[in-house]
Amino acid sequence: MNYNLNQLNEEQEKQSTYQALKRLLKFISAERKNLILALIAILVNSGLLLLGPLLVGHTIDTYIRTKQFHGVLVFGGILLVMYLIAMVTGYIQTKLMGGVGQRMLYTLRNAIFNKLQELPVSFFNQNKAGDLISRVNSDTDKLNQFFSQSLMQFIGSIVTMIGAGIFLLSINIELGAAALSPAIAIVIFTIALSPWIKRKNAKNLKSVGGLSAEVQESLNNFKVIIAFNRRDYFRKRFDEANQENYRTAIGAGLANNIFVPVYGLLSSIAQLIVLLFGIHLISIGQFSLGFLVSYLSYCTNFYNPLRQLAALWTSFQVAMASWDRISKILLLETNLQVIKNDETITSDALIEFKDVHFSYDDSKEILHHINLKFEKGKTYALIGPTGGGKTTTASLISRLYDATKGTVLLNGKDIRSFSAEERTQKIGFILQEPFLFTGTVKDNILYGNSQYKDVSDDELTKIIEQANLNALLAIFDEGISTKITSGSDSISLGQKQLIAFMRAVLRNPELLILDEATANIDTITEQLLSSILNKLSKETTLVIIAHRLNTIENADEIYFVNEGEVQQAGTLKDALNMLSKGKRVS
Ligand SMILES: Nc1ncnc2c1ncn2[C@@H]1O[C@H](COP(=O)(O)OP(=O)(O)OP(=O)(O)O)[C@@H](O)[C@H]1O
Repeated sequence: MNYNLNQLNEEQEKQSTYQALKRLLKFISAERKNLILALIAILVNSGLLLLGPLLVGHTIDTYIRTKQFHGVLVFGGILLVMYLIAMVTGYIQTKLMGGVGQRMLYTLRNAIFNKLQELPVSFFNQNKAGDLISRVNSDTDKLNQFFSQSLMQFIGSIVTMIGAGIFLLSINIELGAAALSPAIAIVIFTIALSPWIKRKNAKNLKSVGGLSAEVQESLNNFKVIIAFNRRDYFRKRFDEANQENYRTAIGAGLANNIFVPVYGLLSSIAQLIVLLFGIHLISIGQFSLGFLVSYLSYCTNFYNPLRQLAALWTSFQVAMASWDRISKILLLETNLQVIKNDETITSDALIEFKDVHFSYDDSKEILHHINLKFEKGKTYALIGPTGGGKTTTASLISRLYDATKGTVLLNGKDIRSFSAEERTQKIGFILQEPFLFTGTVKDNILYGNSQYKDVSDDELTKIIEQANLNALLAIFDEGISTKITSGSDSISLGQKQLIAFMRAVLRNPELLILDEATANIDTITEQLLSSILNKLSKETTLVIIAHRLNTIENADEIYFVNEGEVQQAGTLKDALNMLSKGKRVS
């Protein structure tokens, strides 16, 4: 399945837009109360600000021209109260919408993170971590900014504009029409340019993701960079990504700001039209000075929000581009669904492959026609040349991927019919590169272990003793309290493998897969591990992937995995023979 977020197919793109809209509506409906209150506040605010110019015009014509200063004071007082109320309503809407924006940020980040937890390994193979981080952190914040700062300004500007437009047309329709005529040009200009602006912003956000991916990759590989003195290589790659970001940011900035001067110019033209046409109307006795002052104010009230709208429209376009990137993650579904299957195929094996084929992508089949059986309580070894398909076979056993064709059975049932909890309880997998979390050895040993989730340090020490793991724990200076720092560089690779080993053994799985799990461990400790494995329950099935053949001496059966085919190798001597030839014997 295609999980590449930057190259979704047409159907996925269409679905993403639809899902995005649905999700946005769901979110908006959850915030209905706050949005309505904020809307009332903004309506009151805009209404009061719109009434101002009319009162000023009235005061000029009625009181100033007739020199009734008492009336001027009264109307001055009324205007002051109106502006104070407008300030309070402005504050209320800012506060309410700030909350809405933050809740949106919180909800979306959780939703994306939860989705990332659900998605299969293929998704992470096809996307760069840096780009995903940028979607979780930066794109969600762009939406927060839009909701907390821009949305109500957006609505407020529209209300003020419409109100000012109505006042302009109702006082004098000819003058009103003349004042509003430049706005038509603005509307056409905005509609024509919007798709281009959205594209420019989407490009810019993509390049931010690319930049973040570069940083992440070079930080992850900093040791290799220093060891090979390849700083120039990463510097060049970063510089290219940075340049791309710079270019797209300039492009987006230009697109985002193109409205401001055009709107400014048209607003000035409108003022000029009103002034000239208004003076003409006054000179022929069809208009009053007070109304001309009101008109100039309404012109400002109409064109200023319009200019603001230009900036807000940009913020809207950025938010939409961000929303698009976020919803592309949210729409994805794992292809590793649990299927309903009560049918038990008679199989005495714990794991059985029935004519299994597998490919990571459509381009190349990695495993072909695999038939094998792993029985309860036996030890199996998978050997073979590098890239032969051992890890891939093990990944199918633990359902990191599904077979492209054929079936993998666990306890005689399709492995796809087991829930993730059931499956991980039954199957333990010690990966080639164990991953540890920041915390203590205890945190890492108990990771994902529901049985011993809340045990105390003393209890855990006893459990470790009972599982014969105490000799391994002794390798760590402070036992289970030894600290593991971020990136787990504070301990050696062999020590990491020991922790992964203890983690897997304590889960007491029915099947334990060790993928090169002792490759970095000294011979004495390796013998210790081997004796621990021997003491595991007689029911436990072991699958050992190893390049060092001494680690598989005690295997009941050896399989030779090469060029995507799995063959029984017979004795250790036969296996050695096959390995030295590097291909299958037929
Ligand atoms: N995530 C992946 N995406 C695409 N191809 C992959 C992926 N992982 C492995 N492959 C390919 O699948 C083939 C088998 O790889 P696999 O890791 O199973 O081999 P292996 O026998 O375990 O090798 P090694 O002994 O080096 O661990 C290789 O050709 C490899 O390039």
